Amino acid sequence: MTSLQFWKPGTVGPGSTLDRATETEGNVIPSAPLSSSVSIQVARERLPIHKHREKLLYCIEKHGVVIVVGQTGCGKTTQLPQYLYEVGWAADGNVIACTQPRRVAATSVAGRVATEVGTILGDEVGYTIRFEDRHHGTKIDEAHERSIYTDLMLGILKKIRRKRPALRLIVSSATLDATSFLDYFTAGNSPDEAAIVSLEGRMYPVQVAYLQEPTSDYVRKAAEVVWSIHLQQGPGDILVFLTGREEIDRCLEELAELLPTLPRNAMRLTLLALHAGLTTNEQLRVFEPAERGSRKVIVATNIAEASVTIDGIKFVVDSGFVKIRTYNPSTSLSSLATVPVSQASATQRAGRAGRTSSGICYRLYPESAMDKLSPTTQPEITRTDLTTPILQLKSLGVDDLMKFEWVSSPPAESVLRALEGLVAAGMVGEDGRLTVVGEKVAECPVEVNIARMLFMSKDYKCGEEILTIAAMTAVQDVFVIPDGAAGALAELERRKFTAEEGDHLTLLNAYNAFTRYGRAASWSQLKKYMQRFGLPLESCEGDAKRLRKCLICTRKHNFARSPEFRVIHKEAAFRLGGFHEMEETKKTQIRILTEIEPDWLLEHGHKYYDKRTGASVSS
Ligand SMILES: Nc1ncnc2c1ncn2[C@@H]1O[C@H](COP(=O)(O)OP(=O)(O)OP(=O)(O)O)[C@@H](O)[C@H]1O
Repeated sequence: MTSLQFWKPGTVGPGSTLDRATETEGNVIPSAPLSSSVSIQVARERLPIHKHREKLLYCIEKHGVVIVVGQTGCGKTTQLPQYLYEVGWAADGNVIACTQPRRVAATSVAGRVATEVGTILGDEVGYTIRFEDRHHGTKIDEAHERSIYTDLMLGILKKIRRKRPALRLIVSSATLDATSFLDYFTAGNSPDEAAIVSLEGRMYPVQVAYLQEPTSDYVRKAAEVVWSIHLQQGPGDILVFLTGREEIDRCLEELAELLPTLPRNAMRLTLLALHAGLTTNEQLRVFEPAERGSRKVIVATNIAEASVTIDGIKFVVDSGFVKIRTYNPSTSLSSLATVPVSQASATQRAGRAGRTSSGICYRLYPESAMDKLSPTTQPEITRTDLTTPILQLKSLGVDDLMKFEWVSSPPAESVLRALEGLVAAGMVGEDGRLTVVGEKVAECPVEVNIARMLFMSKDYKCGEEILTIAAMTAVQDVFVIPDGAAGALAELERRKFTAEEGDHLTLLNAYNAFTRYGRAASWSQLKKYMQRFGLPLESCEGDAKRLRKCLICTRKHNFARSPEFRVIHKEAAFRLGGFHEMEETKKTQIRILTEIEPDWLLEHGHKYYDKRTGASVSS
């Protein structure tokens, strides 16, 4: 592994001053790390937002809209709702509702606020995300929103405030363009309608380091940086930002391959993925503390970028890229593009460190590239298909789109294209209002075309199949086709499902096969990994190196208990030369192989390790 050359701005050489120099923004609160012995109340009072409590409450009383700008981690998300609750804004049946654009933030922040309030999640503090509702008698509510809907919601709330002046709206961020929001809310209203409150102070310092030279492969570089942090730096977990699931898997595989080379006395590494393709429970695993003697590495997409606190994160590795959806209204086609992040995103990512102790953010690009990044990310509403959002607006009674006050106006062509599509599909009538079908479709939490397909399937008597297809299109790629030789094999596997009629029926075939094999997650997951490493599932053949890689991956993805996995275990033990040899060389494999039944090991002439007594047993 080559040594990594990072350059701290303002220093004479790369790397050397990283431990001393800090990029301080605002006031740094030089307090000791919050240990569990420090009471929650004391911890809350130490947050930078605390000394602004009275000012904030005064402004909220006086102005309809308050725009709060404060450094990442200063306490906006977790404290503001509690301040409101404490002074009685949730009395008389009122609700304090907070929106978060991501599930993982909504659920984890709700959990944290419930702990701080001293209540069970779902009582005073709860959350609602799609398909999951945990609030009964809730006073403080976290609701999941997508960022295009954040824009729509602000427009609607501005409208509602004119009818319900008692309603209060707080918009908060570390990287928001506060004056443009102020202008938006005061336009057409009294100048007192909105006010900006700036909170100075940040929780702990975060140093920022840049690569000296640009890298051509940021995924590999990310793995290298993680590895050198692990070998060279003291304790603290690591959060890596990449753009999507495939990159995350590749980075984790590169790290998994390095694990056997860890020195005997080194701290272990726990590898975790975090992306939108995981279930809520799988996502929440990243919040569990690492085992004793182990450092947690979380490789994530930008879903971990804002509002999230993962206790223990000291190091952030930022690839500098993000995958965004763009829409071309001329062709009505959407596509995903990997683009450089904005400066605001880079700040948010760095802000994931420095929350429960000081931190370091390693940006995988030279400092000179930072100035070329655009200051903020283009709002989603300006680059997305508006069919579903416009249908939603109409279902909320906003019929005249020309009069709607957009926070950022979408391109006229996108609005026109969406309206044309809705009229052609019979969801919007000539008068611009929703038809009966339109109303039904607007009730469905899926895209317009999918909802329409679902309703029509009844007439064609294919409801069940269409339901499956609708569900399959809602998840990310179900087929994983890697590069290289393993990819050719994976492609052959995929073709077993291919239908002449097109991708939708191919997805239906894949789902039906999954059902036939008992709907075991292990069937599809295992198949995926066997394919990735060029190993046919049926025979478990393959050379030792590929088998070993596959084993590490299967272990990482936690489906070690499936029957197929046991077959592979046995096969692996046999092909990799047995337990004894593994004990000499690879720690990771030892842990994997201890799950094999002792009888089988003895039968095949291997020793086995008795977990209870710690002794090796041979036949
Ligand atoms: N789950 C948690 N475990 C430990 N500490 C936490 C947790 N959640 C929040 N904190 C503490 O509370 C502080 C404030 O977090 P909060 O999310 O309210 O900040 P914020 O100002 O909203 O940040 P951002 O702008 O990044 O969303 C964190 O810096 C951290 O010290």
